[in-house]
Amino acid sequence: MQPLVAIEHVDMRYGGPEGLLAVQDLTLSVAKGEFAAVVGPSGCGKSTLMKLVTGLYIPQGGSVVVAGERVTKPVSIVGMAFQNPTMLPWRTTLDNILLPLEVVQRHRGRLRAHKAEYVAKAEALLETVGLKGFGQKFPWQLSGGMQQRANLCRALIHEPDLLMLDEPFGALDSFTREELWCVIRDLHAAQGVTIVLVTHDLREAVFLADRIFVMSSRPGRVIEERKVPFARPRDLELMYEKEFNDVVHELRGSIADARKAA
Ligand SMILES: Nc1ncnc2c1ncn2[C@@H]1O[C@H](COP(=O)(O)OP(=O)(O)OP(=O)(O)O)[C@@H](O)[C@H]1O
Repeated sequence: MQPLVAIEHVDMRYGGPEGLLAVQDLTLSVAKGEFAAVVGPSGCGKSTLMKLVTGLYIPQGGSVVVAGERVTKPVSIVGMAFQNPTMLPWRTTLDNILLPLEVVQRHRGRLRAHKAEYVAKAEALLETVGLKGFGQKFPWQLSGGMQQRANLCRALIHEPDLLMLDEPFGALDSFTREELWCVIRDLHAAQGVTIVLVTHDLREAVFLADRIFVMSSRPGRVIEERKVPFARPRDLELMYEKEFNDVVHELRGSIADARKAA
């Protein structure tokens, strides 16, 4: 089967030919419907990888192919969520969620013609993430965890085939984070969306992902690829089992080695 994301021998340098080499010979692929996680030492190029896949940066070497097409400009089949929800404070939560549809040319006409349908869809998404009835609140009336839930709705409103998550739960307390892991787990199971998650949190990666890519220190490349052996659906209780912690421990060792090798 053709992968949804294929990164092959990618080199990405910032700031011209003599600039900083962020990733080098980066190669990885993600199958359709798969949940992939990317972990690695700080500054190894994880966010760069996200920007390459979404077409925000075009590499100087190698190729990035998403859904069979070489990436040469921002990719519209992708939904993105970053660490900081960046909701517009003067718009209600619902209007923030609808924002991508106003911005992306392809959706704009449809939004105007079928507004009620999209509002219903946004409300259904809010319900899925446990925010039923909060659409008319402004972002500043929501807690950090609630804003991040709304942020996920915004990333999903245009029904992307691919969801790119860059440290989306980093700023949250551990209970809220675990709640949101379950939200993401359920969204992935229900919608069959392909997900790439960049995270510092190894437990998060092992709990959520089918496959984990470990990156080297900068210039980043994949030094280990690990299939997560636990059956789905996964319960939070899994994190208290020895096998789970063994995988986390081994990954931690790989990253420590990568840092030492730097
Ligand atoms: N726009 C840019 N211009 C110049 N250098 C950049 C730019 N973006 C990132 N870098 C550099 O490229 C390297 C990789 O950065 P990137 O943000 O991809 O790493 P990361 O693995 O996501 O880091 P962290 O884990 O700390 O979030 C870093 O050394 C960073 O300073």
